[in-house]
Amino acid sequence: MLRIAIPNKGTLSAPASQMLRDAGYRQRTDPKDLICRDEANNVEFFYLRPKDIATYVGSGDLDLGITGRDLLVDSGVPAAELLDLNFGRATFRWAAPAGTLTDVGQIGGRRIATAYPGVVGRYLDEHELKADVVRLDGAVENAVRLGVADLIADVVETGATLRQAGLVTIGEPIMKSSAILIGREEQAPNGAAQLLRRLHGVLVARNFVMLAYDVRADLLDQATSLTPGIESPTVSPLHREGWVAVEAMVQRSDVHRVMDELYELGARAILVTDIANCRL
Ligand SMILES: Nc1ncnc2c1ncn2[C@@H]1O[C@H](COP(=O)(O)OP(=O)(O)OP(=O)(O)O)[C@@H](O)[C@H]1O
Ligand SMILES: O=P(O)(O)OC[C@H]1O[C@H](OP(=O)(O)OP(=O)(O)O)[C@H](O)[C@@H]1O
Ligand SMILES: [Mg+2]
Repeated sequence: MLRIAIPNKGTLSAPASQMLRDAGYRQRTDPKDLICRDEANNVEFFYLRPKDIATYVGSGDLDLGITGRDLLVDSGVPAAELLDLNFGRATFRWAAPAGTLTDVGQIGGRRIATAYPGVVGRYLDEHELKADVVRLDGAVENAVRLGVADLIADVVETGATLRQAGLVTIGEPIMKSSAILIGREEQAPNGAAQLLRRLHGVLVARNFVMLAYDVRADLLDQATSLTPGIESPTVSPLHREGWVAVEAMVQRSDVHRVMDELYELGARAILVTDIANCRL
């Protein structure tokens, strides 16, 4: 049975469970449950603290896990990133009170508060900087005001928490993070390929829509250059002489522009449908 670690709480927990549900897996119904067996798919889910997930996967006690890229790096565990799951996007950044530090070069010798000492330590080593890392569990933005640090390194999503604390970011993000599927570097466990295919199917279904339209046959080349699809668009004859029906997958973020351009070209009966799931 494939054994998979997923976040039991926090930002990544609900979207991770939703993604697995969308991929056809059984998930816990009670948020307090710590294990859920999906007999039909031969998978067992273990609900764990996202910070601990890389440890379980790296040691081989669990086969796969869903965690944040920043948490994987922080753990220092040499597990492999198998798939970017495209949720839980955030940056990990330096921040200090406005008007104090302005450049990353100034962090050497300062006190840095963070809940991610692994990420900070790695950055300092790589840049040959020495600083005093103050390890906190959360609410790190308060650390400067309370006098325990000169700057912080923390997760920034909207930036609202930083603004509220009177902090401004310094320099470029230390890293960009999102939820990822992790596994061991050496060998893929039995059943992992199927899970990856299913999750990939969910990602594609979320990112693409199916676009169908009718167009005059002499405009087909121009129309299909707007909708090339992933492999190739499907073109079918229409009862109406000189017209064809086209179907193609289109990036969800692009679909309104593409529909406008198709209409301008003369395409009609332009219909968009969601893709529930797919295997490409
Ligand atoms: N707004 C956000 N706040 C915190 N973490 C976020 C946010 N957006 C994405 N993430 C990602 O979620 C992961 C952190 O999740 P974790 O559960 O450890 O903290 P949390 O969501 O802040 O929960 P809590 O602090 O209540 O335990 C990291 O990978 C982080 O990059
Ligand atoms: O950029 P924003 O959209 O404001 O989000 C980022 C903030 O949210 C998280 O805090 P959380 O609420 O999880 O509290 P914590 O510090 O106790 O983890 C994170 O640690 C930042 O503080
Ligand atoms: Mg938090």
